[in-house]
Amino acid sequence: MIELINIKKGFEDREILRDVSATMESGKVNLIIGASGSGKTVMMKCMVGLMEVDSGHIAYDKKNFTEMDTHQRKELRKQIGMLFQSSALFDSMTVEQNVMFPMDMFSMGTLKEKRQRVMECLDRVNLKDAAKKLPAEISGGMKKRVGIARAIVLKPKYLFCDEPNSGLDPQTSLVIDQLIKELTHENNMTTVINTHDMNTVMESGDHIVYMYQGQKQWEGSNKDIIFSKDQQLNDFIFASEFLREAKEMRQMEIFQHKDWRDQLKK
Ligand SMILES: Nc1ncnc2c1ncn2[C@@H]1O[C@H](COP(=O)(O)OP(=O)(O)OP(=O)(O)O)[C@@H](O)[C@H]1O
Repeated sequence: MIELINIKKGFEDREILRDVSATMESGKVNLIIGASGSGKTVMMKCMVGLMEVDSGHIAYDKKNFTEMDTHQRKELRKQIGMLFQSSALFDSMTVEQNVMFPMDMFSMGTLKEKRQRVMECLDRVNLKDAAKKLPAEISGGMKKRVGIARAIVLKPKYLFCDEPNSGLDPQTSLVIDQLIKELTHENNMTTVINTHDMNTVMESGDHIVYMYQGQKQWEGSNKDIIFSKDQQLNDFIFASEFLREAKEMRQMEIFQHKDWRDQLKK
């Protein structure tokens, strides 16, 4: 679990994050959503320590990250996996070498042990056959899967993903979403995703934080979104006539199914 407690962050005289408190729950896919410029990336950078908060604090499983010294932060970072928007693979390294990189950096185990773990991860993302290929020889979706394998190779407790679906077609996006969701649940990770993808919101949003002009406007699950009366959230999520109709149909479906109604009460 990652908690943000009364976070404030600004640049010069501009306030970007305005007293944000939110919880990223463990074993869940936590999404940060909101319009461009609402402060999602700044919030994520504060969470991983790429930016310092002006006030408030961030806690990882009740440990105050904001007050940790460099050594403590370095130790915590070993438990953090990151998937970058561009996949950020090293062009001159093979798929296998890219995935091994974090293990080499933290010099974990013998070469044989490292290779075994890398192959386990490549197998998990269905890329064992591509181990010897270079990034230039594989598709964008495959690169994302290499990025996921690299992000999980050290068995992180926390996984951060910045726009994991950017540049991918809808079907490949679904595969990536499903993979991240499965890995999160299998390994009980606290996964935090910054996304604009409404499909991800509806399919993977175990827990969603909606940012509006630097403030947390709403927090809940993808099921709660269907019944939310928050005007700003509704305008953002169900922006088109098509999506508004889809929402009404889903609401009717839920009302008609006892199982769904019961789930909603949980
Ligand atoms: N290093 C910085 N210095 C000054 N201003 C910054 C800096 N980083 C971000 N900002 C400003 O903070 C605001 C929020 O930016 P942020 O990148 O968090 O938005 P976002 O919600 O992630 O947007 P998008 O969805 O477009 O990525 C923007 O107005 C941006 O210009």
